[in-house]
Amino acid sequence: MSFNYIIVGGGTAGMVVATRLSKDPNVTVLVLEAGADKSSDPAVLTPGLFSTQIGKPEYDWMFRSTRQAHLNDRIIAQPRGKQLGGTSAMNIMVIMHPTRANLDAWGALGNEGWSFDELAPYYRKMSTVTPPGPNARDVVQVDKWHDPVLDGDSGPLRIGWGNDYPESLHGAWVKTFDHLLGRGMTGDPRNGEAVGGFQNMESVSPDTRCRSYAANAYYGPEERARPNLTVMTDTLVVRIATKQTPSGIVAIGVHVRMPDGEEQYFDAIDEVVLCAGTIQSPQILELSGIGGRALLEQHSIPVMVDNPNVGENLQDHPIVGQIFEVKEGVRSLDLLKDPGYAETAMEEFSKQGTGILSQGPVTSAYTPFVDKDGVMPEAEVKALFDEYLGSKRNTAHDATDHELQLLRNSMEKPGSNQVQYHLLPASLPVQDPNGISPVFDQPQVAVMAILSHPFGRGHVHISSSSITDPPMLDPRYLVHPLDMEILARSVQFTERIRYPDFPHADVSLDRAKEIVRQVAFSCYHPAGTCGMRPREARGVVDARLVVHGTTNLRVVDASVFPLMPSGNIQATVYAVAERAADFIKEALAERRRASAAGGGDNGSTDSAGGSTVGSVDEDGSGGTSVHGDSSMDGKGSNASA
Ligand SMILES: Cc1cc2nc3c(=O)[nH]c(=O)nc-3n(C[C@H](O)[C@H](O)[C@H](O)COP(=O)(O)OP(=O)(O)OC[C@H]3O[C@@H](n4cnc5c(N)ncnc54)[C@H](O)[C@@H]3O)c2cc1C
Repeated sequence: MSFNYIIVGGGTAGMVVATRLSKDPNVTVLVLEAGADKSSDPAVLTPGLFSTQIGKPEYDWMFRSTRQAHLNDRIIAQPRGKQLGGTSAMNIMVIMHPTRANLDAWGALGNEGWSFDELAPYYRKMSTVTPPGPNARDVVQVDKWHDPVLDGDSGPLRIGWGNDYPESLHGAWVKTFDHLLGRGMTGDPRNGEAVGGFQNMESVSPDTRCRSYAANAYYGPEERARPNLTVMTDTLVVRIATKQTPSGIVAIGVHVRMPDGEEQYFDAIDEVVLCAGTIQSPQILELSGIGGRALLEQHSIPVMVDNPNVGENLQDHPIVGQIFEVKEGVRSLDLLKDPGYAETAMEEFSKQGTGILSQGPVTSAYTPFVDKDGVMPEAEVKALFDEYLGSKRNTAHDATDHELQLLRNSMEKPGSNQVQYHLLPASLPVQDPNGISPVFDQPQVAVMAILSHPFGRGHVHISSSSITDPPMLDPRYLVHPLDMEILARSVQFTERIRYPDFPHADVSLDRAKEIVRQVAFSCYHPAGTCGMRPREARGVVDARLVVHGTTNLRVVDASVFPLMPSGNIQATVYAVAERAADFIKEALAERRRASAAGGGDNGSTDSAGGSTVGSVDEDGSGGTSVHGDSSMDGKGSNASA
């Protein structure tokens, strides 16, 4: 069987691309997803039950890191959604946007056409934002910063706020930051520059109060009925088939393992789009012969493209959660451990769509650099950079000098956020392979400090030639000493959040570092392993997301982020996937134009500068007109419908 487009991985990005491409009835799209479709499962749909999927193989790939030398040799869990919708089906639904300087640095790394302003239309395109209700207005005072101009109004993902924020937690959190920073939010955090405490938006449908995610927002009844879109679940992709041509390596199909264990093969007419996520996209590339020669030969895999950058440049947000018991009467998700409380909460949620289960749990803050005394003076921040990027420069971190300088420049831009905090009204629902999380009898909340802009880099590579062996995941958390310096100071500030008014005992920097080593884990935002950069600058894909050395194989997921965005990354995954769909449609339009002009050969050049095999017209399935919805110009500054 053959399809114009084969999408490997029906996760967050994969379903965006599938839906946008299959809007054109003249192309056929196949999605291959290893997990099941759980889009009517209450554990997925009920916002307050987000943590119940973690560590269960029917939802979660349950990856584990190697021992982390800078975290007391601990193994760090890395959950990933193994289901239609991928990790968007199991995340905590927080919607955050990165800084302007952050995305501008993507372009400065050699990616023409990428900047904050060029990606901005796609954050709107992916979403429909519902204005805040009375509770969000009164308790967390969203109107003080919410700028409706930035809201999407017709995209698939439903975004809004909850309707049940308690004053004792979410309200108090926002006021605490107003007090600690000496002012309220400096603007809408989606403008790329604002700092302060705020109630983040969430990917929850304001109508149903259920999770809105890639497998229901992008794959609803209309898309499910499309005859040209085939979605196969419980189907494991084993490798991508390629062949050598004079213009480069061409992806010609995909080998899969069907639910009954049988091996099958599907032909790709136009493109294969790899959307298997930061851990498995590089795994599938390597198993398909695209990776470092030495590694591939070690596993007896024929080398199609020798590129040792595949699987490198892994970045993640380390997070330090400190747990505090709450006073009686303060609401924590831990109360759900009581079966009677849980039953009442479930009844309230299903009958009225309100209560503790009806919304994403966390609230957030973006701050400048902070330490035990509050906001750090600029001179101290500069001294820290000078020391750790200068005299104490460490070369084990693996990032290039150019990249470190860009990162530093973007972090020194005045006004934008450098550290992120979350309040999670629960004990930490993480799979803790080390069993070190303290367990209290009383309900708890967690205050979490997140390192927004990591300097260290890790890697992920195959551990065998079999798709069923998990890859070796080594994020090398805090390998760069500057990461520890910044994160430990953020942990010192946690004590200020806890006691903004009372005299409090300062946590010494040494003690804060020990806390980091003992309890830091992953914020579950791995990115960067198929980085978008020029090949000579450690790239895997080009600025149109085509794999270097190939003509028609793209990667579209968090693995292409060249630099980690600040904040939770799902919004950026959706936005990048929306943009990628426009790239793909544009390449098709170009082939159709060439075909109409009489070119008609099997290797018309796409806008990425590569060439692709076949075309819709040659397949006999379509006319020669350009899609109605393909309106991107070469720079891609307008999102098409
Ligand atoms: C517990 C948790 C909480 C999080 N909370 C937030 C949050 O609140 N806000 C936020 O912004 N981000 C959050 N994130 C992160 C965010 O959800 C992810 O970064 C994002 O969804 C990743 O999208 P992706 O398209 O790159 O990969 P995925 O969505 O993971 O998609 C990859 C897909 O490929 C499939 N696949 C992999 N290998 C194969 C194969 N061989 N064959 C077939 N299919 C395959 C997978 O099953 C999966 O469906 C959280 C993550 C976790 C784990």
